[in-house]
Amino acid sequence: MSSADFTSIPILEYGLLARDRAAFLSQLRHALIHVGFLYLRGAPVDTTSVIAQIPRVFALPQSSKDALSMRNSEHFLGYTNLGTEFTKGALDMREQFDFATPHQNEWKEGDPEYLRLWGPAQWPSDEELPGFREVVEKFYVDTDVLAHDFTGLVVEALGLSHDALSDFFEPPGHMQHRGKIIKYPEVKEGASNQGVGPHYDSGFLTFLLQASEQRGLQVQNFAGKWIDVPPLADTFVVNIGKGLEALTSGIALATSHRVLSPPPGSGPRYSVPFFQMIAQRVVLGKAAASLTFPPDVLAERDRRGNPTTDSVNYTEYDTTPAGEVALIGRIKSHPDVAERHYPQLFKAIFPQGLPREVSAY
Ligand SMILES: O=C(O)CCC(=O)C(=O)O
Ligand SMILES: [Fe+2]
Repeated sequence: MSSADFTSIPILEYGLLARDRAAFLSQLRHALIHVGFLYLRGAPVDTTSVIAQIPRVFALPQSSKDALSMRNSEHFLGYTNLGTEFTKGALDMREQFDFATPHQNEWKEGDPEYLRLWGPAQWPSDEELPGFREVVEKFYVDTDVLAHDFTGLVVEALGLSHDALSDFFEPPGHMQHRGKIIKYPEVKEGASNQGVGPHYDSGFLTFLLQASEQRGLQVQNFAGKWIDVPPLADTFVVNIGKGLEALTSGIALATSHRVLSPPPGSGPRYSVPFFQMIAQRVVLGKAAASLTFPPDVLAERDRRGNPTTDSVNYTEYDTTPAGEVALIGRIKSHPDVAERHYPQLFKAIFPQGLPREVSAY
């Protein structure tokens, strides 16, 4: 199959790694360069417990969810109701909580403002939702370990040493990764079915748990065709963000994707993406120059070329620290939060005041 027309997403068996490391790395290399998405089946993370928690948090009374509003948080962590997020000018239909791995904010006067972005999440209380926080935080810790190990495999598959990227992460305990818990309600008769519009993920690697049986996730191939990524038992969907693409000089591909809302009568779709981040002060475009990839990997990238997609392009990583790219992205997605907590940046980005429409990505 040529790279220009993938019609399904490769499935990598985690167990193959122990049995035949070279075969696993070769499949991984293909997925990274030619698809930008893969299923990882059988990873050592308990997903059942977290999946059971998801409907509970959305079933909280609206007043309890509103009390956790993202507007309270300079870290852009918290609850966002339906109908407030747009991608490429069209309304997304999803209700979501942005949570994150545990982190104490380390920003102090005089530091770059983007260092304020990492900090504690807002959790429902244990009285209101017993066990929820413990289960979700445990899931994040386990997924962080998986993501960290997997990053080593990614660079190995691209011909670098296993720890080639370790300088681009903060020491343990000083990194923060983010996660969303999302509900896509079924579409109303005659309404738009945009759950979330076409976009790239901005970070490093995304590990997505599809937490219900509904389909809806699609990725765009080189020919511009949308390919279904149905839920498969015991898998994460792993995809590459623009940050990792920039750091690998475009070898690992960030692929455009979207979610269609479930059809009427089929019930809501739930998903749990985990977004792996990179150290905030790193300028990825510059850092890329310090990594020397083998000629055969570069040649494979060049033969592949670049797809044209429906997503917005990123070039900011060439010159801007990763944390600043992330902060600007958050400000554009949630200007009401930014107006409260980052008034100067808000004014610079939205000189006319709050826009009628904002972009989720
Ligand atoms: O809900 C999904 O399946 C994907 C969500 C997504 O692409 C995102 O939040 O970046
Ligand atoms: Fe995404």
